[in-house]
Amino acid sequence: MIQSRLPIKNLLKSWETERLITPLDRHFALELAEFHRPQLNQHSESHNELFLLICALLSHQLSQQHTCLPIEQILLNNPMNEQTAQCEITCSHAELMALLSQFSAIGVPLDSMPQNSLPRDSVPQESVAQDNVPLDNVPQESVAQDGVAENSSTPLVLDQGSLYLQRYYQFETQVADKLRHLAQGEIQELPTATQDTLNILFPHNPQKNAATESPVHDWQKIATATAFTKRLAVITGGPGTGKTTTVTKLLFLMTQEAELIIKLVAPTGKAAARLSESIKASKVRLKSELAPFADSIDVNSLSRVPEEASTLHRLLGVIPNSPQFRHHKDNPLRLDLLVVDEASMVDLPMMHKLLSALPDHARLILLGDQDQLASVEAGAVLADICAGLKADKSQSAKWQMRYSAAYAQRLSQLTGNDLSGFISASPGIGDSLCMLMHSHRFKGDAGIGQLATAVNNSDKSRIMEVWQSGYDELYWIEHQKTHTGNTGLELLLAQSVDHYRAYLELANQPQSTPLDIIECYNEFRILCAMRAGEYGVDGINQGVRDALKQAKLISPEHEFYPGRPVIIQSNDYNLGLFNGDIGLILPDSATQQATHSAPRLMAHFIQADGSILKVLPARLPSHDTCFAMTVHKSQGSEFSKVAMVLPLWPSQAQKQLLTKELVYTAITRAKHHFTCLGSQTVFEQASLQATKRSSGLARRLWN
Ligand SMILES: Nc1ncnc2c1ncn2[C@@H]1O[C@H](COP(=O)(O)OP(=O)(O)OP(=O)(O)O)[C@@H](O)[C@H]1O
Repeated sequence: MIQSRLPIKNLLKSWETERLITPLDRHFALELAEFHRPQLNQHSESHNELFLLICALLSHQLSQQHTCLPIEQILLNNPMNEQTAQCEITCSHAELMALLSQFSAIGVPLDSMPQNSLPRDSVPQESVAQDNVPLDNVPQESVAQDGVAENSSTPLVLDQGSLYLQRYYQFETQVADKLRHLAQGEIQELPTATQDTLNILFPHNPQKNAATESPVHDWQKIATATAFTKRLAVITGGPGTGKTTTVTKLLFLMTQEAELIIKLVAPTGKAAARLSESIKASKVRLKSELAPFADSIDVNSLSRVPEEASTLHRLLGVIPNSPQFRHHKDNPLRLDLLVVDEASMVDLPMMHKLLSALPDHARLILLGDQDQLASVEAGAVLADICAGLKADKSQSAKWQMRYSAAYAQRLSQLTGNDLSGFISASPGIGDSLCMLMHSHRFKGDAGIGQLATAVNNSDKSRIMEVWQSGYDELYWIEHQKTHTGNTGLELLLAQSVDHYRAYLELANQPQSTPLDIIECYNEFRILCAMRAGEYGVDGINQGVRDALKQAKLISPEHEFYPGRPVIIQSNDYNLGLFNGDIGLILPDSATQQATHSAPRLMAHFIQADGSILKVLPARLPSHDTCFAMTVHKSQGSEFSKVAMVLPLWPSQAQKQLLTKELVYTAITRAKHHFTCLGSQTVFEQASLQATKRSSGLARRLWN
C-alpha cells in the first residue's frame, strides 16, 4: 500500500532539511500519529506509515492556504510532487478512501461514507480507546467560543473526497450553512414608493448591444434590487464597475424605508479608508443626479447614508492579547445591515467569525473583485462563492448569472430587465449574486483595462498585442541591458527617484501638512511579486533607498530618517496600528512648537476617518521600509502610478506564486500608469497560471 525508500519518519526529516516541508508540518504529523495510531492488525505498520505521511501532507497543504487535502492529489503525487516520488501509495482512490475512513482519528460524516467502506464497529476497540487527545493544536477556549468542534471527536475529517483538519471542516461547513441560510431569506414586500425610487435611481436606458442587438441589462439596478430583496447579496466586479455607486444607491433606498443600523467594514484600515472616501464621493454625485427629482424624493435623506467605515477587527471587537473577538454567536453584533468591502481579502476563519457574530435578522452585502488575489490566509471564500457563475468554455462571456425561475421573474418585474435568459435548473446560491462587468473607470480602449482583461482571461496573444499597442499608460522595462546601457533595474530605480522626489521635496516645505505629504507619497508605489532577493521587496527597498540618498533626497544615517515610509507587519491594538498600515516618518511640528527645539521625528499614519495618527518610531510594532511592497499587501489600495517588479529567473517555488491573480491585482492597483519590470516569458507564464486553492466551499454552496 505504501512503498518508500526510507521509513516515513526519516523521509519527513529529510524533506524538512530540504525545506520542502516546515518543522511544524513534521511535528504535527508525528504528534498526531503518536496519539492516533490506526488499528492494530497485520497491516498496522504500513497503516501507521500512511497516516504519518498523510498528516504531513495535510499540514503542508494548509500552510499553502488550502483548506483541505483532496485524496486524488495524494494519489497523483500531487501536493508534494518530487517529494512523494520518493514514496508511492499503491492503491486505488476507492481503496484509499475506504482505508482512511477506518482510521479512528478520521471522522466521516454519515452522508459521505464511502460505499465500500467497512462499518466503524469493525475497528478494534483498543485503538478507539486511545483517541482521547486534543482535537488539534487550537486552544480549547477558542474552539468552544467559535462554536467549532463542540460535537466533534476526531482531529481529522474525511468528507467528499477530501481530508480536513476538524477545525477547518467546521469553518467550511458552517460558513456554507450560514451563507445558504442567508441566501434563502427573501423580503417579499416592496412598497410602491420604493419601486418608484428604484426607477429614479436607475432610469430606463434603452441601449442595445451593437453586435447582438439584444437589450443591455442594467446590472447595477439588478444588483440593487437583489440586495433590497435578499438577506444575502454578493456584488462583485473589477475596479470601477460601480460597486460603490450601486451600494450607495441601495443604502439610500433602504434608509428611505426604515431606520436601520448599518455598518460598513473592510479587512484593512487602508481599504476601510478608501471605502469611506468612495461612499462620500458617490453621495456627492448622487445628490446632484437626484436634484431634478427633489419634488418626488427626499434628497436630503442622503445624509442618513453612513460613510464611516471601520476594519473587520474593530467591528468584531478585538480583545488585547487574545485571538477571540468580543462579538461572536453568543454576543452578536448590534446591526441590521452589514456591508463588507474587499471581500476577496477575507479568509475562511475570519468569514466564519464574522458570520457567527451576525445577528439572526441581519442582512449581509459582500462587495469585491472575485478575480483578485485570494486572501493571505486559508481559503478563497469570495472566489468559491462566485465559482458557480463560471460560464462553460462554449460561451463567449467568462461568467453567466444563474437564477431560479421564480426569482428571475421577480427581479425582471422589479427592474424592467428581462432575466429569462439566465434561469438555471440548479441555481445554488445564484439568486443572491450579481456580477458587474462593465468598467466605467477603464474605458473600452484604455490600456490598463485592456491589459487587466487580457491577463484575467489568460489570453497570451492579446497580452502581447496590448503591450505592443503603444499605450501611453503602459510602460515595459526589460530586465536585460537597455539601449542606454543600463539594466532594467537601474532604469526602474532612476524612475522611482523621479516619482518619489515630489513627496520628499514637499516634506521639506514648512507649510506642507503630513496629510499632503502622505497623499503625494501615495501617488506612486513599487509592487513586487516576491519578498526576498534582488527583485523582491527587500532588494528593491534597498536599491531605492540608495538611489534617493545619492540624489540627496534622503539622509538615511539612522534607522529612522525624515521621509522614510514604513509598513506595519503586525497588529498593535493598543496603538491602533494594523498589519499593512503604511505611514511616513516626518518631523512633528507640534513638538517643535511646544519645546522650541528641533522637531521630534514621529511616524504619521492616515486613519480611516482622515485624521493623522502620530506614533513615536521607537514604539512602532514590527515594520519594514515601504518604497516597495508586495502585491499581496497592496490589495485594497490604489495608486496613480504603479511599477510592478517580476523576478528575472524565478525558482520553481517562486513560479508557483506567480499567478494571473497576482499580475491582475498589481495592474488594477494603477489608476493612470502601469510599468512592469520583467521578462516577457515570466510575465506570460504568470498570466497563464491561475491560483488553485483546494476547498469544498464552492461545492457546498452550489450543489
Ligand atoms: N452606471 C454608471 N454610469 C456612468 N458612470 C458610472 C456608473 N457607475 C459608476 N460610474 C462611475 O465609475 C467610477 C467608478 O465607480 P465606483 O467607485 O462605484 O466603482 P467600484 O466598482 O466601487 O470601484 P473600485 O473597485 O475601484 O472601488 C465612478 O467615477 C462612478 O461615478
